[in-house]
Amino acid sequence: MPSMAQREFRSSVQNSKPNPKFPTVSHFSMRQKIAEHRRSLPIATVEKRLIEEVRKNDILIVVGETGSGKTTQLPQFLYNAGFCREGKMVGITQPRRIAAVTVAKRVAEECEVELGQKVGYSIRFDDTTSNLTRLKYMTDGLLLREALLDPHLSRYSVIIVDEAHDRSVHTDVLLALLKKIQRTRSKPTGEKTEIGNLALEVQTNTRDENVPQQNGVSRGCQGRKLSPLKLIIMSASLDARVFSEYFGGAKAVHVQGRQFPVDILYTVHPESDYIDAALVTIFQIHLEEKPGDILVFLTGQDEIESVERLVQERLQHLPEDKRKLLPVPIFSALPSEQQMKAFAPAPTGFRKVILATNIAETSITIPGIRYVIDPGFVKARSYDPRKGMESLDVVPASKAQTLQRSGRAGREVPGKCFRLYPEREFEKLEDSTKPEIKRCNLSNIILQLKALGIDDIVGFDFIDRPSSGAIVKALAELHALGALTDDGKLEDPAGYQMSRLPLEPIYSKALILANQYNCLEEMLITVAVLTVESIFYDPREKREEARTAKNHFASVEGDHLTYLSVYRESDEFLEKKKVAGSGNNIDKIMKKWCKENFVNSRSLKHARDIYRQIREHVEQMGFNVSSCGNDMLEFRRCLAASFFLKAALRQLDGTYRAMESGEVVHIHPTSVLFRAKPECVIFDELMQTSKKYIKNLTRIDPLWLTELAPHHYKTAE
Ligand SMILES: Nc1ncnc2c1ncn2[C@@H]1O[C@H](COP(=O)(O)OP(=O)(O)OP(=O)(O)O)[C@@H](O)[C@H]1O
Repeated sequence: MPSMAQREFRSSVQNSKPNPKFPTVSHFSMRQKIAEHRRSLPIATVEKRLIEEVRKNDILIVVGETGSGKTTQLPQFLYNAGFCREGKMVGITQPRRIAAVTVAKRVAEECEVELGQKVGYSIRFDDTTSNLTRLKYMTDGLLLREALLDPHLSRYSVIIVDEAHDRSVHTDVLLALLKKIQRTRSKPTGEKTEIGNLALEVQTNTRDENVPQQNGVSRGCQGRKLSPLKLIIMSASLDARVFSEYFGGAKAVHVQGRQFPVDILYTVHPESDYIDAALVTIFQIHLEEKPGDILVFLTGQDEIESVERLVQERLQHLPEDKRKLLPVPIFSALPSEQQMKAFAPAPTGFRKVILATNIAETSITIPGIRYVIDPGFVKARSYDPRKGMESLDVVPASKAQTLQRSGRAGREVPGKCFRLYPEREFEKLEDSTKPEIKRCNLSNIILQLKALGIDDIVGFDFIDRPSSGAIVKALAELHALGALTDDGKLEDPAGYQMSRLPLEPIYSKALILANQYNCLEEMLITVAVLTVESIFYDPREKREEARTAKNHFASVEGDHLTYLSVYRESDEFLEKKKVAGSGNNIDKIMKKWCKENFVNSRSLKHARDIYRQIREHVEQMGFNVSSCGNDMLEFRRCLAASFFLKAALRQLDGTYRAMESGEVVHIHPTSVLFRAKPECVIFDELMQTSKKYIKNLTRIDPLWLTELAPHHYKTAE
C-alpha cells in the first residue's frame, strides 16, 4: 500500500478546559437533553449580562470561543428579553449559506418549533421565513438585497453580523450600510434623513401591519415608526479593536470558555505533500483512534474528489472489517441537498470522513465530528483590476481560519485537531485573512450600492477601502455594460434589472440581451453551466477516453455551444427514461449516463438547479423564455454583444491579445477551441495559473464587436 508511513504528531497544550458540568444524558428525553445542553453552554452563564450590555449599547462587539454558544443562543436570549415584541425580528447574518441553513434548523429544534415559524432562514433562492418568523438567519448578501426593498431594514430590532472576522465583501459592505442605517434610525422622529440619495421621512405613525410584502420583505418604510436599531458584531477570532474603532469606540465583551477541549497536534516535521499527509492521517485516525467522525479541510473540488478516490482505493488494501470508512464531500458547488449529506449520521459501524473546503470552517456544527485534519492551506481569490484578471492560488490559511477549523471539533465531545505542519509554522501565519473587498472584482457590489442609492462610492465609509483602481475599473465596466449612465447613476431599466438578478453583472446583461435576441432559453442554460465548476469529468488516468467522450459534444463554435449540447442531450435522455417509466431510478440512471459520457454528475445537477432558479427570476421580471432553436448564429451574436469586454484576437505567433487589457493570453487546454485557434473569440474567464489563460470561449466574427458594441469599439474614421 503506497505511502502509509505513520506521521508523528506532537500535542500542544490543550486550548481550554473541559466543562465538568455536562451530564451524561442518554436517559433524558430529547427535550430535557436540549434544555440541559443549552444550560451547559458557557454563554448561558452570562445571559443577563449580555442582555444588559445590548440594552445599554447600540453597538456591541461579542467575542467568544468557538462553540461557546454565540450563534445559537444569543438570538434566543434577545427573543426572551423582548426584542421581538410588536412583530420585530432579530436578524443574524452568516457569510455562508450552509451555516444560515443548519444553524436555523438547530435553533428551531431547540425552540421546539417548525422551521419557518418563530425561527427561519433565508438565502439566495431559498426562503423559509413567514410572517411568524422572529429569529431570521440569512446570508450577509441576502440582507444587502433586502435593503434594496426596505432601505431602513425597519422590521429588525437587532441585527447580528456573525463571523465578522471572515471579512467577506458582503460583510464589509453590510457593516458600512448598517452603520448608516443605524444613524438614520436613531434620529428624532419627523426629521428628514437620507440613506444614499433615497430621502425618506421618519414618521411617527404606528406600525402598519399591512405594508405590502415582496418576497417576504416589506417595501420601504414610509408610514411606519422607526425604532432604533441595535447592532451586534460577533466572532470567535475577531480583531475587536478594528471593529470597535470603526464603530466609534464601540464596547467589546468577551465570552469565556468552550464546552469541550480540543487537543491540538502538530507534525514533528514539515510535510512536502499535504494531500498524502492528509491521507495518511485519515487512516491513522481510522485505525488507531476511538470512534468519531473526521473532518478534513482541503482547498477545492478537484482536490476533494481526488482524495475521495484515493480513500476508496486505499480502503481496498485493508482487511474487510477495517473498511468501514465513508468519505463524504462538501464544497460550495454541490447542490444543497448533497451538502446536507455531510450532516447525516454515518451508517451503523461506519466512520465518516468529511472532505470539505473552507465552507465548513465557521459557524457550523457537524454532529459526530471528533477529529479535524487541517493541512493549513486555502484557495484564495485575488484580482488584478488593471488586467481584469482573477487568480485562484493555494495559500497558507490565516491563524483565524485555523482556529475556526479546530473549533469544528470539541462541540459534542472532546476532540483532536491534527495540523499537518510543525508548531513553529503556526506562529508564522498571518493573524487574519486579507479582506475580500481588497482582492475581488467590485462591479457586482458597486451595482448593489448604486441600487441602494449610494452614488459616492469613493467617499463611502468602507471599513477597509478598496483600491481606487479597482473602483474605477468596476465603474467603467458597469458603464460599458449599460448599467450606469454617463454620470454614474443607475441606468433605467437595464441597471435596475441587473441589480435585481443575483448574478455577476455580465451574466445579467447576457440574460437581458438574450431576451431581445430570442435566445433566453439558451443563455439561461449557458449561465447556469458557467456558474458551476467544470461540467466535464476529466480524470488523469483516463484522459484519452475523456477526450473522445467530450468530442461527441464538442461544437466547432466553441465551449458555450458545447455546454448547451451536454445539457440538452442529458435532458433528452432524462425525458426518454421518464417516459419509459424509470421515475424512481432516475438519479442512478443519470449518474450512469454521466459516467459513460465523462460528465461531472454533481456539476450537471447543480447547473439544473441554478437554471430553474434563475428562470424563475427572469420570469418574475416579465421576460418570456424563448429559444432560438437551431439558429446558433443569433446566439453567438448575443454572446458577442454581452461579453464584448472579454474579447481576444489571435496574433501572428498563435497567442491571443485580450482586447480590453492588451494582455497576451493563451487558450486553456480544456477549451474545445484549443487546437482550432479561431481569429477572434469571446471568453468568460481570464485566469493566471502557470500561464495567462482564457477559458470558456466562443468563436465570433471580429466585425460583430464594432457592430454590436459600437460604444466600446469605435470604427476608425
Ligand atoms: N446542529 C447541531 N447539532 C448538534 N449540536 C449542535 C448543533 N448546533 C450547535 N450545537 C451545539 O451547540 C454548541 C454551540 O454552538 P454555536 O454555533 O452556538 O456556537 P458558537 O459560539 O457560535 O460557535 P462558532 O464560533 O464556532 O460559530 C455547539 O458546540 C454544539 O454543542
